[in-house]
Amino acid sequence: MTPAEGALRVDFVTGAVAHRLRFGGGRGQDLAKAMGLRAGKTPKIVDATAGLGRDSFLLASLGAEVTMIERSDVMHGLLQDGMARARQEGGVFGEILSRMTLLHGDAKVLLPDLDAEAILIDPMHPPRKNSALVKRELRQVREIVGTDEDCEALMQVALRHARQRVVLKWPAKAAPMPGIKPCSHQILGKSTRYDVFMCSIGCEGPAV
Ligand SMILES: C[S@@+](CC[C@H](N)C(=O)[O-])C[C@H]1O[C@@H](n2cnc3c(N)ncnc32)[C@H](O)[C@@H]1O
Repeated sequence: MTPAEGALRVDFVTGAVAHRLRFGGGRGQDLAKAMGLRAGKTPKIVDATAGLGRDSFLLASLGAEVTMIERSDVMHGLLQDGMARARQEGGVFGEILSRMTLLHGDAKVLLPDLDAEAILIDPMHPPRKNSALVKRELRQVREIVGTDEDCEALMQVALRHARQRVVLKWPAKAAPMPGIKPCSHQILGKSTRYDVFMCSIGCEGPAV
C-alpha cells in the first residue's frame, strides 16, 4: 500500500459510503430509524460528532438537513476536502451535499444555538480489548482525536437542547453511559447500538 493509499481521507464518492448509498436499506436502516426518519417525517438533525461524515452523509442521502459539528482541526479539514470533492462530482452527490452544513468547534458550545430537532452523538469510544478487529480508519481517527473523554458532558448538553430526541451511538455490548438517565429505547445491531432518548417526555432528568 502506498502512503497516499493509506492516508486517511473523507470520501463520499467511491468506496464504502457510495456502496451504502446504492445498496443500503433506505429509512429502514438502524441509524435512520433511531434518528426518527420515517415516511412523511424528516427531522432537522445535528450530528454533534461529525468525524468522517459517514453518518451525516447517510442521513442527508435520505432527505434530512444535517448540520455537522467537528472540533478537531485535522478532521474538520478532511471533511471540508471530502465535501468539496463530492460537490464537484455533482449529480446525486451535489444534491446530498446541499443538505449538509459543516461547523468547526466544540458541540458543547455550539449546540445551544442550533435549535436541533434530533441530535446524534457518536463519540470516540475507549479501544476494544481485541484491537486487531478495529478497522484501520478508526485507528487513524483515534490517532488524531484520541478518546472523547468529555462525551458524558456532551450528552448532558444535547439532552438539554434537543427538541425531539438525542441518539447515542455506542458499542452494542457496552454498558450504558454512566451519569446519564436511562434511554427511552434501544436499537441493537451486530456491533453497534443506538440508545434513543425521547425529549417529548422530557430530555432532561436526573442522572442515575
Ligand atoms: C467516532 S468519530 C464520529 C464518526 C462519525 N459518526 C462518522 O460517521 O464518520 C467522533 C468524532 O467526534 C468528534 N468530537 C467528539 N466530541 C466532540 C465535540 N464535543 N464537539 C465536536 N466534535 C467532537 C471527534 O473529534 C471525532 O472526530
